[in-house]
Amino acid sequence: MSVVLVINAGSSSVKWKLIEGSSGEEIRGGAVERLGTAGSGHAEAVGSILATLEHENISIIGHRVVHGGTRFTEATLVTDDVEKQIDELSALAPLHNPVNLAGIHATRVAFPGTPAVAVFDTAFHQTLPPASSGYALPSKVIERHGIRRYGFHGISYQYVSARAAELLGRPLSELRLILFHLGNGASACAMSAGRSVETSMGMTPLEGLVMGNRAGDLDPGVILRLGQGGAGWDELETMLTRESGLQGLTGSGDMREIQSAAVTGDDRAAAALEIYHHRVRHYLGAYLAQLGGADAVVFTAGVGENSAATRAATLAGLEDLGIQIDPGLNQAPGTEPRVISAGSSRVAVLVVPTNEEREIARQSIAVVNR
Ligand SMILES: Nc1ncnc2c1ncn2[C@@H]1O[C@H](COP(=O)(O)OP(=O)(O)O)[C@@H](O)[C@H]1O
Ligand SMILES: CC(=O)OP(=O)(O)O
Ligand SMILES: [Mg+2]
Repeated sequence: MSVVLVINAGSSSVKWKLIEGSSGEEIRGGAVERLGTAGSGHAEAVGSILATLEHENISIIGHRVVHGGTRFTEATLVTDDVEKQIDELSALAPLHNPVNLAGIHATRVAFPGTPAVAVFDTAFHQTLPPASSGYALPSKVIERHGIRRYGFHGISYQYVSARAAELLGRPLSELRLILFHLGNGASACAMSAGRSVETSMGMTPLEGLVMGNRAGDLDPGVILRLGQGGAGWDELETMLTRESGLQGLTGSGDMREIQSAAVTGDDRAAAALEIYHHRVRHYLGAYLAQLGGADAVVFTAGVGENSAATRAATLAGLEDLGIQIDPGLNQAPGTEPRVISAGSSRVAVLVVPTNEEREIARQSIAVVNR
């Protein structure tokens, strides 16, 4: 029996699972959550996780790595050189690659003989057509700096789209899907025939939806204005990666806290939720147009899986577009993939719990067996 240890270090949590290789079933696992985004808690979290695994017979260790740049277009066996290159991409994902790397480093020290595999969030979006991955900057600047949209949350989209096709009972190759990964980081993805054709995160995980600590879409003129006003690069980076989004608007980046505050009459929390919902609807509309319609809209990750209120608010009033949720199905709690649309809805609406760890284990085994 081969056992895969998966370490998934996100911006606000470190999740881990021991997975039985042949079945993909979870043996045990856990999560250290609400770590905040200062980075320090992540290394300690990985250390405490590894301390409980000392006596396990682990054959492969799979790691989520957020930014793979142009260098890593598929899951890759970790070497010292690979670690170095992941480190070099940290400037493009300062909230993520350093904590991913901390996890990789700690496990390579604790389990020196065990192969470690890096599975990249960006790899799934290699299929973005140039019209979608391009930014309209001077071509010289684009070439010199390799400026393009990469897209993120690809591990999640790959897993969730496969489960969505199973639930719909149709091959992925026939489906047009609009997926929303709404976690601490949040993004949208349009898929056609199993390929990512649009996604809301860009060169870095800052673009797109409103997130726990990131603003998402922003007029670049705002940055120029703040720079002209004296803000330095480090200050701007901290503002954009840690102090914006729901955190910036309300003082908390945690959706559960904001929803509770809004219910008890906190106007700032209610206003922040309006912006958050508005932005999700903006991308839904855009992707319906880009795909020429959709077979299903799919919600996943912490907020997408658990918040019926978010799903109801973002899909309200879209009957003319063929999208209608069933309030009872939407409210019903569940941990399995499920349909929440009304029978009369032309577009299916699904909740599909993500399992990035299972996808990482699958890809890690494939790399080691290659
Ligand atoms: N029942 C719930 N209702 C609303 N939001 C929730 C619920 N459960 C979790 N969340 C939110 O999900 C977010 C974390 O998502 P998750 O996907 O776990 O994060 P990460 O990006 O760190 O992997 C937090 O904002 C949290 O408040
Ligand atoms: C890419 C990204 O934003 O990841 P997370 O949601 O884990 O922060
Ligand atoms: Mg996550």
